[in-house]
Amino acid sequence: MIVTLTPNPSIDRAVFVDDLVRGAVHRATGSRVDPGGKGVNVSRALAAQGAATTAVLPTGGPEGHLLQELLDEAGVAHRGVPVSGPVRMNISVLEPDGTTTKLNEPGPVLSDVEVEALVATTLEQSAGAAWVVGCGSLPPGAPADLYATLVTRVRGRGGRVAIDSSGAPLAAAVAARPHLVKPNHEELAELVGHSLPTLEDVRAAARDLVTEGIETVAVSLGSDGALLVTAESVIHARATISAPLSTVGAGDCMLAGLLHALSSGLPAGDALATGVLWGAAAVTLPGSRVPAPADLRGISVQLTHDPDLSRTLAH
Ligand SMILES: Nc1ncnc2c1ncn2[C@@H]1O[C@H](COP(=O)(O)OP(=O)(O)OP(=O)(O)O)[C@@H](O)[C@H]1O
Ligand SMILES: O=P(O)(O)OC[C@@]1(O)O[C@H](CO)[C@@H](O)[C@@H]1O
Repeated sequence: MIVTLTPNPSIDRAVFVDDLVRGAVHRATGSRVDPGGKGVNVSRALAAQGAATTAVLPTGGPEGHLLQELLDEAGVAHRGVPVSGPVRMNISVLEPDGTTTKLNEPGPVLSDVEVEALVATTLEQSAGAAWVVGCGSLPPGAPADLYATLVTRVRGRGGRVAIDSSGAPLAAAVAARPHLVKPNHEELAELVGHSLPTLEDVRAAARDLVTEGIETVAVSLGSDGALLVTAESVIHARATISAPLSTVGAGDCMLAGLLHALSSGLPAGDALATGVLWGAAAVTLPGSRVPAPADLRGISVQLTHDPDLSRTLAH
């Protein structure tokens, strides 16, 4: 069982246009709505592969009701925490070549009581869980140490905890020593305060975090795959996709695959390959749709325990 906490979930509306022009009126060629927010997506990806998961999230306003209905339809177990402000709606504008423009709302202001209810509900759900995962941005009003608090409290109960966030909440969480973090390239660069043009730069930054007490640092690198660093190993995996459709949620699917494989007892390399497979499959799907087992077929992953660290990264 993997329990996810998404303090700032969303309704994700994807709108398809032929060519996005700033300031112009566009006639969309289609649209879709998905339940969203990074932890929600991790739970959706797990549930789509038949893995046990519960998503904990605030459920304010009519949008909060819709989000719960969408999760019910997708067969994702969830525990909603009532809050006074409405869940946000995030828009993705998708062009035929896969270019994605994203507009994320800030989300509702949460009170201290609502924040505590979210963390307490996550801990209630996490008895016996293989992993507790805190994911995404924090809504206005939530303290920057929300994930750090989660890490400390899960660790205090002997549980395993992973964090996927950015900026100040990620920095605070890192200081509390989660078992695993999954920054993307930009988030890791922001965390360490300098750019990371090569795989060696990423390895060095990730190894510093391992030295600080984080067991596993998995850095997602978009079309360059992902690098997993522990005290013992540096492993790279990558999958080539011929027709990328939407990258929204790919990192969440990557994290879901990685944690699912680790909790199934697979070694780090196989777990990374599973994560990269789930992430790459997500990129072949519209909006933030998560891959079903059939979507994983036909994608091959190149895994190496001895990566070419001089390689310059695509972004
Ligand atoms: N163009 C691509 N081709 C192949 N695989 C990709 C591509 N883009 C992403 N992936 C896969 O998806 C994973 C996650 O991608 P990325 O690093 O963009 O995550 P992210 O920035 O955290 O995404 P998000 O925040 O939208 O969930 C990568 O590790 C890789 O496996
Ligand atoms: O604003 P945040 O919390 O950083 O990201 C939210 C979000 O962009 O992340 C998911 C994709 O990873 C989407 O479902 C959602 O809209």
